[in-house]
Amino acid sequence: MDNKSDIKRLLVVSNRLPVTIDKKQEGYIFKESVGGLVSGFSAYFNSLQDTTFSEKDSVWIGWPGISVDVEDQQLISERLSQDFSASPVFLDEVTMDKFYLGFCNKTIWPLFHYFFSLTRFEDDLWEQYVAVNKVFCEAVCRIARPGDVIWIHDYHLMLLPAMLRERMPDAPIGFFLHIPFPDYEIFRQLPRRWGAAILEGLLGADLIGFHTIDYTQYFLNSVTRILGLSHTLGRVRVGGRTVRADTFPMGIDFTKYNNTAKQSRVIRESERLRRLLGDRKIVLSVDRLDYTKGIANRLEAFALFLEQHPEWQEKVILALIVVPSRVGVDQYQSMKRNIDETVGRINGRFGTLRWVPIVYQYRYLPLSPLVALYSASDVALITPLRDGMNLVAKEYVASKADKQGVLILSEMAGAAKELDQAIMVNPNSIEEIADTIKEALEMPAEEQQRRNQSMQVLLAKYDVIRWADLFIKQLLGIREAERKAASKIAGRQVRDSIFNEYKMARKRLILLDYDGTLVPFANEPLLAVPGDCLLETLHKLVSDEQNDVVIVSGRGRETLQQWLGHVPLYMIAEHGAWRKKKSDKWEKIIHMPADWRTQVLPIFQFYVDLLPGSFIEEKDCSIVWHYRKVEKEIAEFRANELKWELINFTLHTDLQVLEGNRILEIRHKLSNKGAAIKPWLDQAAYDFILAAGDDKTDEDLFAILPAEACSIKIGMGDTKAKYIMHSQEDFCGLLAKLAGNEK
Ligand SMILES: O=P(O)(O)OC[C@H]1O[C@H](O[C@H]2O[C@H](CO)[C@@H](O)[C@H](O)[C@H]2O)[C@H](O)[C@@H](O)[C@@H]1O
Ligand SMILES: O=c1ccn([C@@H]2O[C@H](COP(=O)(O)OP(=O)(O)O)[C@@H](O)[C@H]2O)c(=O)[nH]1
Ligand SMILES: [Mg+2]
Repeated sequence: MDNKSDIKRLLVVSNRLPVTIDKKQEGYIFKESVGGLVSGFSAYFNSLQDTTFSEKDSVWIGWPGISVDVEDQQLISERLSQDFSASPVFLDEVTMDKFYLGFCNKTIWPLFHYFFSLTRFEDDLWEQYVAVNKVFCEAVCRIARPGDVIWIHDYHLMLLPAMLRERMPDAPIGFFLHIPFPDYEIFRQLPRRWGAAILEGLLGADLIGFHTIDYTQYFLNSVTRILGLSHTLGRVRVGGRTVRADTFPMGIDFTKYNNTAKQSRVIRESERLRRLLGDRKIVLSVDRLDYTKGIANRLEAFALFLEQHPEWQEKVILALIVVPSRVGVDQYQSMKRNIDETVGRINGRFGTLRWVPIVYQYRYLPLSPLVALYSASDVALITPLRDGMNLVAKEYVASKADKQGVLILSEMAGAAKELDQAIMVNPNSIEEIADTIKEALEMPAEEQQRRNQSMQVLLAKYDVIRWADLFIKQLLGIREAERKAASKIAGRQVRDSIFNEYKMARKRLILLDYDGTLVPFANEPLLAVPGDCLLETLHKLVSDEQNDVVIVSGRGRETLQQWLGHVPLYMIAEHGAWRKKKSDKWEKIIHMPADWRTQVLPIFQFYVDLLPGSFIEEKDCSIVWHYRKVEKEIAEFRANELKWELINFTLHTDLQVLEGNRILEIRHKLSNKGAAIKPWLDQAAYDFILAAGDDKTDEDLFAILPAEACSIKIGMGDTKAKYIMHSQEDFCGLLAKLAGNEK
């Protein structure tokens, strides 16, 4: 990385560049790449000058589609850079065989699309996946400079975010997965070592995007089940950072498709096509050749439709466009043979001298002919067995300038979540597809118009530019929040200045939470006993007459008394329900409503029975349900249920539900650490105030402190405290230093 500037550039990283190189006798030729990622994202990349990115020289880093002889690489790089703002990652054939044709398309692709039986689990493929991700990491590091925003795309590069994070801790890194993220039961089929590495790899990003809410949830679920990390509102804390997983359904360049359809030469081409096909109804099918696309079922369904509805014979044509893809993978080759045979069989069976039922092309169509075909077709039959999104479905609707045409769409495509006016179909049912073909062909014109109108409004609004802008905006927002949080971290300078202020002060107030602040969390509450070192520190602090030290805890008074009673401290127990001044007696501040315990306890008890491993802690003025020993995913589900039950129960009472670190607690609504320490603050006698805590309840305390007070939150997350310290040990180190108890 050089230090040239801090201007924002976008570095797009994907396996495939938007251009693919082909070597012909006459030399290298550059063609547009195939597939939704490129066709969708290029529109955004090409418009970058007008967006968040102030500089034009954004770069797309990726593989150019073939292995290039070493002596030609320089030339190719220059051409790609000048004409396409692209920077190639050169990979030899053997590597690509194991990486792209191998782990990417024989392991991840089939598994993530629920084709378990096609999935290969081979160590050497995995090793090559790791190796190529490293090659990409080097390629990005060579180009990246401070200020760059890095956006990585798709399943080929799932390890890359973490690799880059190690090299560029502060860089904004986004990741978008264009294919489905499968359910945990499927994902866990990957050997644990690979699965964990993939999840950790992805978590190197600041923002991880998916096409649908389901994919996002499945990812978070796997993160919890496999890595043991919990999530709140899509956020995961990992390695001192907050990573966010969120849903961004990819849009298309609506205006491009809609305007192209209105061009006179495209209209002419569309009319020519209709005439050529004998003015028959046209059912269109367009996809890359891929077993996920459900082409075989679609053909069988078309045959069944013709068989069941002979009145439609000679009146309808299936235009089948199959785009060559991944020809090096066996399944793709055998599938091609299969399609050829099926098309031949159906045409042979139903065809007449005047009519070929299926017009089949095995090739890629550029934009204009494709839009002409979209526009000419009466029905689009899009029935993938699984598809991350499926942009063809959106493009078909966008290309309907006259709003005539019916979209039949598989409910297994990500696009089905948005295109709710399509005729939805289960792609596994040949009968169902056959029925919907009839329904589509017979749909009244007004209904077609109404449905397309509604979908076009949505597609025009959530186009690809908006999709990318939202993603980038959110990515930068996360970075900014991280930067703010990092600026609160109490480093050496802050610690030194706290120390100096402490030394210079005449009268000091020190407010200390107990669990998570003075001692680490233990599995059982009664195991969190204070150690000798902590007790020495506290003794030294209280022996200084200039200090008032208050333990402000949620613990019950008996426990505090037993553990700390011999130290002349002020103590607050149960978040303020009880108070004790040095060697005085405990004083009850809060009075609980009659019968509260007999009413609340059975609710908690019920959940202890429901969730083995969870347990109840009873205090004088509160009851706590702990679930820290139970597997997170299951525990959090129950915790949520219990929370709502308790909220309901407490609605018209003086009780309150409190969510803490893997606990739910019922307490009096007046118990609060802020109110509890108010008597000390009212004295206004202090010229140094230090407060420390780790949990939500400590925020009440931070909130009430005067501006000049020094407040420290232990651990990350949103806080009203002035500073953050990473660990409880760090904080105890500072406290020991103040007390003069450094070891
Ligand atoms: O690069 P290839 O191996 O030739 O494959 C082409 C692309 O196919 C996949 O596209 C996906 O992205 C689309 C846009 O988000 C989405 O609509 C579709 O459902 C996905 O399958 C693949 O994800 C790309 O990486 C490939 O380049
Ligand atoms: O002959 C063709 C067939 C398809 N496409 C484009 O290829 C993309 C396919 O994306 P989709 O999301 O439907 O599926 P993927 O191939 O990415 O799985 C779409 O943008 C199509 O416009 C094309 O340009 N020419
Ligand atoms: Mg605490």
